[in-house]
Amino acid sequence: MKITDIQVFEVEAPLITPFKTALRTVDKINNVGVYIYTDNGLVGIGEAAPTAVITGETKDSIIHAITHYIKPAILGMEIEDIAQIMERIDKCLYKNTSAKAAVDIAIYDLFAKRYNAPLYKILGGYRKELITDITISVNDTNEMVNDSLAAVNRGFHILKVKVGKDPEGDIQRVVEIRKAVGPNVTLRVDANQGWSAKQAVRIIRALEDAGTNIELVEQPVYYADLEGLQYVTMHTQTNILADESVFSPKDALKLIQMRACDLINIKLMKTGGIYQAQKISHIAEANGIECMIGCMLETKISVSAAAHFAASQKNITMVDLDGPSLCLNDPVTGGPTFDNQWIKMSDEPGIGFSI
Ligand SMILES: C[C@H](N)C(=O)N[C@@H](CCC(=O)O)C(=O)O
Ligand SMILES: [Mg+2]
Repeated sequence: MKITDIQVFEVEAPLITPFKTALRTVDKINNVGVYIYTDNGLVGIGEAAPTAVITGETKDSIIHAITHYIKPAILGMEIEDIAQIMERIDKCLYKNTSAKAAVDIAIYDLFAKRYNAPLYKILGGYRKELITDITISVNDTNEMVNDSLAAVNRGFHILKVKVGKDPEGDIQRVVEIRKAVGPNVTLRVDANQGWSAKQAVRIIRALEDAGTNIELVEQPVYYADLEGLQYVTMHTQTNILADESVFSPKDALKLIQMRACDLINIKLMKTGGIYQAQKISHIAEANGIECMIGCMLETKISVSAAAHFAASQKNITMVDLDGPSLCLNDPVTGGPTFDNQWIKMSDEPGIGFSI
């Protein structure tokens, strides 16, 4: 089954409320979709999210990378030769991981369709259901408490609380959220690089002393400050999850060897897709490090691919695939169902969309 054409298209989805982290504020998803066409009529679909502050990519850079580098590198190749396709995608240009992810996802969609099986089964088929958290954007304490209560009322039992924009107020934010939601809601805290290593240790210890029972703290320090991340991991009891510090399998191996984190967040937009994501999951599993599957501001298209990947991996024990729950509507129909915290895999071939 040969690749005959690759086309990009615009993916737009309004958000229910603005998404705010220590790194950025976004009102609307404006992503790049990819269709890959084949000589037997099957079409694969993928999506890239331009997250300039994390991957360095913009919408224009993604379109350029796909059209002028990735497409010429793989046009005419056989979908069955997936490892060779992935090698060409990896080598045709440096970084540009979201552009690569969009194409990788569409290739995997086709690969699973070629064998008439749902993608998660082709990848390993470990489970059929996932439970995702939902993000609470960073705002003033009252607004975050109200948003947390609203999320719990919507049916979410795991909240990912964004902090790191105003370190001095972050202890109060988390303490008040814990008081409001009670002890049975799981709280994850994501600083998106907003603290220094010493600030992080002080804040996390204060949260421990206040009995907030935080499941994990995600990316407390600047992505390149690996020694800082190691310092925080060694000087706190709470599990530290590396996010922006880990893009590649090599990054994961380095942090594991340094003992700089307890957990790793895998996102297809950072790894360049499922092929490299599998390697990180396996390296981490072999070293006793559990992984989260995460997403950027992505719609149901690429988040569904991430769900298939997560469902296939025993070592993915935490799920942050709330993209579709943050959107007012989905750009595609079919595929896994996203019903508040529940993500349920469908048994349609590939990712499962009606294209
Ligand atoms: C959307 C998801 N819950 C999330 O928080 N992802 C990122 C930030 C993504 C972005 O800025 O688009 C994270 O830091 O985990
Ligand atoms: Mg994060």
